[in-house]
Amino acid sequence: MSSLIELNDISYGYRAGQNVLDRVSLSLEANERLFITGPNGAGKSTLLRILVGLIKPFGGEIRAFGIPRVTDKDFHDLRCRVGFIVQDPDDQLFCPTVVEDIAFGPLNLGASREEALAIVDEVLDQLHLRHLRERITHELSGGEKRLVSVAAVLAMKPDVLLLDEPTNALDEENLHRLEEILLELPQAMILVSHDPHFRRKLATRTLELRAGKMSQAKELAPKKCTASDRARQNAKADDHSFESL
Ligand SMILES: Nc1ncnc2c1ncn2[C@@H]1O[C@H](COP(=O)(O)OP(=O)(O)OP(=O)(O)O)[C@@H](O)[C@H]1O
Repeated sequence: MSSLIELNDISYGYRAGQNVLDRVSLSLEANERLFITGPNGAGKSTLLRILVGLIKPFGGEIRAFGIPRVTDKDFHDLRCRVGFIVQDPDDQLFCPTVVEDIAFGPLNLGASREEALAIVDEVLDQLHLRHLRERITHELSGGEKRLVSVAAVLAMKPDVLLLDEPTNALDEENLHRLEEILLELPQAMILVSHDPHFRRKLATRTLELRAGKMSQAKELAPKKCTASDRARQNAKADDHSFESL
């Protein structure tokens, strides 16, 4: 079976002659929580934005769920299955209230109003966030916005998650809650994080992006997948209908 996500020889730079990414490759398998680490400005967020089609690379190939992604439609389809939790929640939350923000994705994917509201309540319960349901989004604290942005992405029931610095602004209790939630989720995920404690707790594999090149990170031994991790992933994989696999 092919990888869920494959990036092959991706190159990109914002300024002529200065490539941030120089023929970077990676793959994400069905049972992985793959961490990408590396210094500030190394290009980690840029790589995630390229993966979902928000930036067009100079060269290289992107495949997702067995299909090469080239056209705008390819990336639109990809974004229906890959949930992207961006670094700044203010870039993700744009509705007046929390309930509207979380319902937006399911409604956009064709759910009825009743179905969307049922999904909202399901994810709010999953994240223990019911108390925020009717709050005005822009009045939330940074940590609350972060958790609501996670809820908004989970509401779209993605097959793969991308999380860019998801622990930013979280206090210890909410950090612990997020760790527990992510450990329970069946989805494969790519996480960008500078937090070594968070990485050690969740990572099944860690890559380092530095000076435009991707390599296996040395500082962490890969976390073994537990039997329950594998059982969840197998159950999830059975549910998928990867069109071309
Ligand atoms: N829109 C943009 N226009 C010009 N340069 C940009 C733009 N976005 C990012 N850059 C530059 O590209 C480089 C890579 O940025 P990126 O945000 O991908 O790095 P990062 O590894 O995610 O950093 P951090 O760990 O600080 O979040 C940086 O030097 C940044 O200044």
